Amino acid sequence: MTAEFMENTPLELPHSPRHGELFDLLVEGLTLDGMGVASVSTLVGPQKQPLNYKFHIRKGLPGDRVRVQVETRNKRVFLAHITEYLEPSKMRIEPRCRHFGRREIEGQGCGGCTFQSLSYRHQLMNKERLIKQQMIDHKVDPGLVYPMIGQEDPWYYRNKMEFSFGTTGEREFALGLYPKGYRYQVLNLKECFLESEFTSNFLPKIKDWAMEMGLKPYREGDQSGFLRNLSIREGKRTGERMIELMTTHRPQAECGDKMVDATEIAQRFKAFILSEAPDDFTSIYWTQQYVERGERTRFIEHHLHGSPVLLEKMHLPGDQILSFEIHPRAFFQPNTRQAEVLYAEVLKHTGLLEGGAGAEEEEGAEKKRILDLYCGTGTIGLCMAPFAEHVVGIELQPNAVDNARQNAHKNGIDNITFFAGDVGAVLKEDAFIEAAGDIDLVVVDPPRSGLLKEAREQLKAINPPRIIYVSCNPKTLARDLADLSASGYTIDRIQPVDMFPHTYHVENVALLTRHEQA
Ligand SMILES: C[S@@+](CC[C@H](N)C(=O)[O-])C[C@H]1O[C@@H](n2cnc3c(N)ncnc32)[C@H](O)[C@@H]1O
Repeated sequence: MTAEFMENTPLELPHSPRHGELFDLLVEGLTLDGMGVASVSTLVGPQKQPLNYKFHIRKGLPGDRVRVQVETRNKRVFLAHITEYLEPSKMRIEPRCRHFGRREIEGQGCGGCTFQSLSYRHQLMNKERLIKQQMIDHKVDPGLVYPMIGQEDPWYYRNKMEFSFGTTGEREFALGLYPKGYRYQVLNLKECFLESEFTSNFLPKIKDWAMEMGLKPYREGDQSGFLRNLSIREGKRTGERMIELMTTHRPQAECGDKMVDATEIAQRFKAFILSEAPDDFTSIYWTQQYVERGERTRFIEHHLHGSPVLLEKMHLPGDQILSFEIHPRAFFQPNTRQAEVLYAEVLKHTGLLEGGAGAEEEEGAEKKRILDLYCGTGTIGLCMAPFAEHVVGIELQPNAVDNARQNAHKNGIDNITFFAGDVGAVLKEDAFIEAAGDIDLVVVDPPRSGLLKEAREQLKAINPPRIIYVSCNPKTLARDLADLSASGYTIDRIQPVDMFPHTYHVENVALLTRHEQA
């Protein structure tokens, strides 16, 4: 039996585990947010009271035998970190990036990719296990979970990265990412394998420019400093690139020993980008952030150079190539190549394309009327519209809806209508009911919280023959699938797609069909 399938041996303890105490444990699995888990049955105190404890172990991988130190306790769950590897897991590999590792070591502990020490094959295997466990916990058959579709080349996959200006633990100027769980220190990135070699090499140049200018990172504590974030977006299918410098809203900022107008600093930023990388950016922005306690953050964008939007394309089944104009604030799936795979999976299950699941039994069927709920900038609905009679999208963010309408126009798609508002509320509106007509298929892609009660009830009232549920959270997916299967739906399959290699995040596409009524 391999170590990862063995269990911890029961322990006799004089008292329940306390802060700072050391334990030798076997990591048996992972939590949904990527921490190692060890479950231990214990006999505690002179009465030998039987108690089961769980340890959540930072950076622990299934199969690791480790010495851990307890940090904190929440009921019977203890958070602990590894002090010694007694026998590392067979799944462990050397991480590619120098910033992986323990945050106590300078230059390590990046919160970007927590699974880099797991081989990619084992990442997929463990994510699949996590999904199956959620299904078991919610009494959904885990046999419905198909093998995860991994990414062909799981490096340099992101089309957007947002970096923070700040200071390191040694109070040095830094531009990079926060270590996991930290908001007040920034890890200075010298390399990053998530977006591109270009971004990885360009980031230190921006940091040097800011330091030479004598600019200061914004500090939450005394609200001093000017620089907040730097975002770089790349069109993976178009080669376009957008850079956005985000600062406070102050009209002037400290530049060394002088105060300089913010607009002047923005012009110098543009001049620097154009001299350092004259052909690499198709769009340059400076954005001021207004952050007030208790209020939604406001962004004032100043377009400095090139195109006001980033153009990205998606290659989809049915020989479709769709174009998307992405404004700095617009949401777009962060992994273009895997989003194509995810959307192809959705399309396959719609039965709209020849050879898709359900296509055979519906040969010669009328074109379908479809709902795209939580539609964001309309990408899923736009992929389906060319094969459907009509699509209606609903999305909470009015900006995203504006973008969705522009995207429809840009792609010459006129059989799609978008409504701005809360899904639960819009589904009851007369204007929506009239536009939607009889619905054949509903696609939902909610945020991590899943379908809220009202949306679930409205969905059941519509009672569509088929539902496709796209989810970024297996826990709420399992909850909602259990609820829908108790309300007349059969779960046909759950297809995991790895959208975020080297992180614990997982995406699933579930297909549900309404039972035939007797
Ligand atoms: C996971 S994203 C899906 C985006 C889109 N389907 C895509 O693939 O690009 C979830 C979307 O739901 C929207 N949203 C969140 N709560 C909502 C609600 N109550 N009603 C409507 N939309 C909501 C968010 O603004 C976000 O755009």
